[in-house]
Amino acid sequence: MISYTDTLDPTLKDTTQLVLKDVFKVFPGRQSLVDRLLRRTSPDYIAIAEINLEISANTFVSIIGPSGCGKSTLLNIIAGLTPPTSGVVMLNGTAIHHPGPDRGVVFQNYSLMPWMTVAENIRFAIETVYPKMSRDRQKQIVREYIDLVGLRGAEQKHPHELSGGMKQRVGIARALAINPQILLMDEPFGALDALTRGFLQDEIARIWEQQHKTAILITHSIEEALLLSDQIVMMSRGPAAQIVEVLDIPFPRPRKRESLDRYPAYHELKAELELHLSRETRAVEELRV
Ligand SMILES: Nc1ncnc2c1ncn2[C@@H]1O[C@H](COP(=O)(O)OP(=O)(O)OP(=O)(O)O)[C@@H](O)[C@H]1O
Repeated sequence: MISYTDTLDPTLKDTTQLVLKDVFKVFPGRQSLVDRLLRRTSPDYIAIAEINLEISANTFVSIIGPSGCGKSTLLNIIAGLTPPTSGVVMLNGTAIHHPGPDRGVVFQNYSLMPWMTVAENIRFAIETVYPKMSRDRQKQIVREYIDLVGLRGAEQKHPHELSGGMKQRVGIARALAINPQILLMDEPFGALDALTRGFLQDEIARIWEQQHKTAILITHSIEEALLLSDQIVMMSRGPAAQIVEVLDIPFPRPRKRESLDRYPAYHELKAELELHLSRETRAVEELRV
């Protein structure tokens, strides 16, 4: 285990909010009783290696990389859901060891409580984080975030009565309603059809314009990353996936998907990302055959 201190590097910029320093994640090989009895061993798997990244406050960062390279692993480490094997993640100078209300997470599979209504799902999150908050204030926040994500009228519906897009609106409202410093989104639109995905991308762009929270988005979509991000983190294939490059996305905001491709840089960045993804994915496929 690499040791680390719980103090920040003095060379960091004032605006740096999140720091990942020499982060590794190794998943241990199988160690079940049956495996041991049969003397079967499987080697440890180094998912991500030597990840170093600094994210400034109020920036929108997307992480892109070939399937299985370790994007979710990285996001789970930032969320505090998975511990790194070594290295450190620091938020505002404090090491992250557990999940916390300073990070709101949006999952691809929504993770809503099926027996609760839309309003109850959101209120439950607020109540958990702020147990001393008055009921009236909690209800007021629920209303605010239901309005923010365009779910007015659906407050009393249960998740099974909602479309995928509506469920993800609840997921976004729930993550934002606890007023986190960072919004973490793991392929939030991955399960949605193309049209709904486009609507929700526009919603995220609109909400981000209003709230300007630091956001980290995992996506397989180059267009989505270019539409939403200030920076795109490009990861290499695993095992031992690393950050290859961080691209700055210079387009002015607010952005409109219809007009982004009028910028010459859009095509250059898109081509660079496409080349990276196809090269890494081809290498993964070649290893499989
Ligand atoms: N709990 C675990 N135990 C063992 N291996 C794991 C575990 N979780 C993830 N892995 C492996 O670590 C690697 C990275 O997985 P991860 O889900 O982070 O990748 P990803 O880039 O998010 O994938 P995708 O793009 O397909 O969603 C994969 O090879 C995966 O099989």
